[in-house]
Amino acid sequence: SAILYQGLRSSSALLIDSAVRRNSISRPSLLELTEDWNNKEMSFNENARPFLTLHVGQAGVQIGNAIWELLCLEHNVQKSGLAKPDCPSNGFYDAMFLRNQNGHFMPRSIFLDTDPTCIDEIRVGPYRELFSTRQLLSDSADSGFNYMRGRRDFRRNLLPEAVERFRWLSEKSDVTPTAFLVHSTGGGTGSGLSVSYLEELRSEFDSRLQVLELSVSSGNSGLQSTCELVNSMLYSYESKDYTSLSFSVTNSAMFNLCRSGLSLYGGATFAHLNRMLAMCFSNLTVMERFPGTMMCNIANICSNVLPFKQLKHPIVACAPFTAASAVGKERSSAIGITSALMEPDGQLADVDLRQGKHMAGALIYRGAAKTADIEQALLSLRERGRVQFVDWAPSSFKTGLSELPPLAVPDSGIAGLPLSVTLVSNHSAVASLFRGQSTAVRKLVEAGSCFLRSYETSAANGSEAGGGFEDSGSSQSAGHNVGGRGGNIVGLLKEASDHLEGLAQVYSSELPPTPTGQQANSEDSGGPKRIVASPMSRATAAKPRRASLGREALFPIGPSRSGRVQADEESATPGKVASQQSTGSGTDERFGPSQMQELDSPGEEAVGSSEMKPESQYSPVAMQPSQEYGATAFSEKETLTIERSDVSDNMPEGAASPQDSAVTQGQPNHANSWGAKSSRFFLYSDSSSSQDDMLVGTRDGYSYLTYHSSATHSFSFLPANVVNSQVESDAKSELDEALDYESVGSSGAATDSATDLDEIIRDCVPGPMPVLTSVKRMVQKYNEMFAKEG
Ligand SMILES: Nc1nc2c(ncn2[C@@H]2O[C@H](COP(=O)(O)OP(=O)(O)OP(=O)(O)O)[C@@H](O)[C@H]2O)c(=O)[nH]1
Repeated sequence: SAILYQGLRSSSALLIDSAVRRNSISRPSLLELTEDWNNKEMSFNENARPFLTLHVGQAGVQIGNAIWELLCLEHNVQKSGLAKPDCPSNGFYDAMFLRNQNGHFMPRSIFLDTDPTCIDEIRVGPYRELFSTRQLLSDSADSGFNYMRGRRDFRRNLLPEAVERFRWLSEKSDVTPTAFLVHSTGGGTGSGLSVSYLEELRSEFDSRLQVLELSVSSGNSGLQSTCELVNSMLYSYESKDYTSLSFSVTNSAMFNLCRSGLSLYGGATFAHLNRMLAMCFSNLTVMERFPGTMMCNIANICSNVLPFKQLKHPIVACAPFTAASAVGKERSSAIGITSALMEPDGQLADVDLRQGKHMAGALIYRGAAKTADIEQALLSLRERGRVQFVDWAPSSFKTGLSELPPLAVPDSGIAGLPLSVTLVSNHSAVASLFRGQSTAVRKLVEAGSCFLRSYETSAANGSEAGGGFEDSGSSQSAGHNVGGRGGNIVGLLKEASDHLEGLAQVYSSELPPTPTGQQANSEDSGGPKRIVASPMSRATAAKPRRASLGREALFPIGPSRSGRVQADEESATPGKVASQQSTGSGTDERFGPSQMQELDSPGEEAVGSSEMKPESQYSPVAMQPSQEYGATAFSEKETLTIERSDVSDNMPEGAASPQDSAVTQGQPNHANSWGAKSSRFFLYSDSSSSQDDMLVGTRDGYSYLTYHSSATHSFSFLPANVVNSQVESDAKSELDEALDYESVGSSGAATDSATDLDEIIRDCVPGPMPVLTSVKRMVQKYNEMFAKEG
């Protein structure tokens, strides 16, 4: 049958080809036909959002050149922008290219630099016809390696034009594209101008714009100049609210890789590094552009690799990199290349994957691998103890497979191979990167270094030359008031250092994080639209319950579903709770109480704030995240006093008071709860809401997603680590209420639950939403159980 298949395949290709020669069918239909034929069993997400790459600063522009050189090769686009003759443009080019009526392909990208040199090279270089001049923007002088200058000096001239170009390009597609920023954080332009650009784009497009980034820095072990260190720190701090996924790589690690993989001892240049980065970029986006037998596109990466929103710094690694001269000697099996990924000298950043654990990860294979080979490779990794996952995450990688093998630019010195793999992993070892930077800057600040004074002076001089210190007025976060704090680099650096130290602690603790300033303040910066109020706070007008679908027949009602949980008074006191949390978790203060107080301040415009109960009454705030699932995760002190009076009307008949049941200790404040432990989230419902909406946010250390529908019940999702075994059994006992979810379709409030969820999430969530997958999985699961139970 294999021979028959191949025979049919090639004869159909011949037939199509001769039809094209006779002009009886056009090229596009040829494409459709061959793709249809070739991709019979492949999935392909044509509805994916297109990308718009932003190449900022010298490194960004040079890496951009390498990226577009490779993408053109993969899509059969010539330097002139036309498809290669007799070789139609390949794959789903829409994700990356625009095409006009004459068949000219134009990259969806913007090149932006303060210094004109690198952009001039494109203007006169071999790819000059590929780009429109409107995509290439430069000024007359660089930022002098000074973040402040990049941040402020080009606001008047360069920035408005860059925003206008972004609008121009984004209007060419139906949906706002996903921005993919490529830059180095060490230079003044790559760091400062990038933040200003993102800030302007955010105010222009607000939360519709999702930003991913590929950031290059020198690396902790590399020769990082003091300026670069300071620029990187300031960039990390000030950009934290604007990006939703950040791939960080370091030049020092890539130079190592050149030595070990490409055997370039001393001969490696930025050109090699940029080509490696281009291959990495291509691998990350391959699923957006080519069909695959197993899908793992950027959206999948976001939902599988980012268990929590602030853990958005996955490491990325690709294997193998082989010198063109050494082809044939490389590791070519799926097992070989997968284990090469985990080796210390196989990384694109200075991290050692042996020091720490994976929290979540994805592997994207390209080329001639079979699903069984991949399974075998993963099994072998596990058996040999090469990968370790944290206890609270599922211990496996999301995998993707695209049949397009990795290509390499001819004469680049790097070989195109039949098979490659790319790892994207949220790994605790990334803490070392943040900690290294934070410690170095803290030392610098503590030493009262005169370097910082000269840095300030340089910033001031630059801004005089470039039009004076001006506060754009659009800056939002504390550190962004650059005009007002023009000279106060030290203050900003302290904040930045605290921020990175906090992030390092969250990563190195290998625990689910407590909330960060990022998330709590995200409303200001166009993040999630609203900070979620606990569903219990919204409990006012009781709605009629939906008719039971036979719960009693299916599951007995659990005793702990209603009533009052007796609690330890200490932990019920917000102040004490907060202090417990800050000391207990050992995280930065910004992740702790102050943040909560901010949320709870009277003027806070949280949704449903007028109805909100005091924190201690409903929130799982006192429950420490633990590496353990289940009831053991909570000590007595960590239980809560939960006033249930507000929802007592909704108590189902026969529900026992929780005093009767010791097991309710540790149960979150669910008056009316049902739920199930999925990989990461607990789902419970609240039938008392009176509004239609969905809220996403973080509060008290837990990510929430609540969906309220006036016509049906409401749903909330909590991380599984606040779920104990009793709650889980309640979940079963309340399963039929979950089935109400399925009935949303017939309620008139929403026509189709899945579509509705999708839509609402898309509207509410600016960035990738890890919860989304959990939501979908859970809905799917309930639907399946519903079908099974009849
Ligand atoms: N991987 C890679 N790194 C580069 C490249 N060019 C510069 N770098 C690194 O980027 C950092 C300097 O950033 P640049 O991009 O040169 O500077 P810039 O952003 O243009 O900022 P200004 O020069 O201050 O205007 C240093 O760490 C360099 O090692 C490149 O082509 N590839």
